[in-house]
Amino acid sequence: MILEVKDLQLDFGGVRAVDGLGFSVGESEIVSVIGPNGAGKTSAFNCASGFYKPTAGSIRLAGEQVAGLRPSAIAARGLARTFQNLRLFGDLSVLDNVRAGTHLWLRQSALDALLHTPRYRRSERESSDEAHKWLDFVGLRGDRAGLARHLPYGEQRRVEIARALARRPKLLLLDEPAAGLNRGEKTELLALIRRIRDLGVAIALIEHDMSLVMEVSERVIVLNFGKEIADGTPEDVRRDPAVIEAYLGRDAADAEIHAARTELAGEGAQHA
Ligand SMILES: Nc1ncnc2c1ncn2[C@@H]1O[C@H](COP(=O)(O)OP(=O)(O)OP(=O)(O)O)[C@@H](O)[C@H]1O
Repeated sequence: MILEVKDLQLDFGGVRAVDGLGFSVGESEIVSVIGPNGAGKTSAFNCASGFYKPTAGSIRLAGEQVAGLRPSAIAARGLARTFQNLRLFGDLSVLDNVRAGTHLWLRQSALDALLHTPRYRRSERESSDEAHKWLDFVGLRGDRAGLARHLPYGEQRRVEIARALARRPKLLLLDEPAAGLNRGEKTELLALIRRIRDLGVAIALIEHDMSLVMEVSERVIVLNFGKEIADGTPEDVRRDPAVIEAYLGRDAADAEIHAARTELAGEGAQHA
């Protein structure tokens, strides 16, 4: 397992956002984390990536305990993420935004930078080459010298993914990557997620677009009130009464279960 979360708890004053949560993500696996609004999905991601310090629990990244470490320390151990609301440096160029991701592993000393030594110039070139490589990978064809904030929204999202990949992660967390994308862009995103996985990077995504979730995920984890209520293949989860109830409420869940039973009874009668 690349990520193993156990007994995770996060309290905000009186609100228990995450309540004894456990889940795992395997190497090169595509896992979606879904659940109604306020279920604790982003809170769990924020704990895993170090943006929130959990109240209790264990988070192991590639076997190493990372709960409570700073975001940069967790990033250095192989976790990269994107955000629900884009967090690009709007006043930097597209290229420099992605180059920022390479600084996690680029070896540069302050003295080299100050004196512009050949070693510094070499590493700057390496950083640019790597950034171009990831911008190619995410399919960003336009001007890379222009400001990031001048790009259309869908392309800014791709730059954010390119920056995360430039960190050379083992696990990539995507928080609502399809939000605000049009149909064509969603199809491209789906293919991009698969290509990232094919590089050997595990992916966990929070997503509200159910058709994307059902198509791209190998496994779906469902949260409600800070707890895991289901974990299985998209097909299993779609039929799970607890999941239907969490999304639609008890009456609708009863109606669905009743409909399913009637359908099954009908099939039984036909076969009799
Ligand atoms: N900074 C915060 N301060 C106080 N309460 C918070 C904070 N962040 C989240 N919460 C609360 O924690 C709970 C879980 O929120 P969280 O944003 O993790 O849910 P979510 O599943 O990601 O929801 P959504 O799908 O709407 O993004 C909610 O009750 C929310 O109001």
